[in-house]
Amino acid sequence: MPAFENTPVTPELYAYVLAHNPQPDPVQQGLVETTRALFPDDAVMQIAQTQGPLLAFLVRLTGARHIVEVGTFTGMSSLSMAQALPEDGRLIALDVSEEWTAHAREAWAKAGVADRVELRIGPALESLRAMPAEPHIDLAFLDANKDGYVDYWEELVPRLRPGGLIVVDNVFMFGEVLDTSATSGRGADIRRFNEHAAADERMESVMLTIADGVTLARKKG
Ligand SMILES: C[S@@+](CC[C@H](N)C(=O)[O-])C[C@H]1O[C@@H](n2cnc3c(N)ncnc32)[C@H](O)[C@@H]1O
Repeated sequence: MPAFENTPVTPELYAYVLAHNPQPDPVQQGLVETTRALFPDDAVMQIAQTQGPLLAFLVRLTGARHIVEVGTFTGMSSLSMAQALPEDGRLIALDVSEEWTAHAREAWAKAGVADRVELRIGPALESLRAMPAEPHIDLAFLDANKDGYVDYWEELVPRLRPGGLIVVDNVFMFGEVLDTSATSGRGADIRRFNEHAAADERMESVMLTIADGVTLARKKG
């Protein structure tokens, strides 16, 4: 086993990280609070506080203008990315839930970015398959049902521009990826996805130890 090279992130160190990152604006802070208050059992699905600034940073770094999000929930990741888009940029947000995404719509409107976001309600695989087949996506964020990740990846990669980026959330699945005895369930789903992504010759992928694990994958060419 290789030496463990990561500095363990204690709660104190995590607070230090948050204090040295861009701070949530009032709309983002309101969305964190609303999500925790209204959906206490599901709020864990919201991206971690370190991830909004990271997504915004990646949108600006790549100069992305056309973003696809798979898994919107109450809207924190889409809000963070839409706010980083140029005015003529577009984000297509995919989700099955009208109830959860109603809060996303409200947040986009409050932040003045509603005109940059198009929400498509329905199974994400169908929505992805209905998109133009040619490469046109600059950045995709994958954060929906884990048993769909491989299929979403397979729909996204051909539609990604050369140099385009896929950001994948929950690639640790809370550590469940290490349970090699599990052949079904979300840990096994993500383990299969991680193997699929790492072996994909069309993409260059790096797995980061942020939040519940994030993979950044760039399309070669
Ligand atoms: C982890 S949450 C997304 C969190 C969100 N990115 C955020 O920042 O708050 C996963 C979302 O995937 C959605 N979802 C689950 N199955 C889906 C499917 N088959 N197609 C589209 N969305 C789906 C759920 O409704 C849920 O809102």
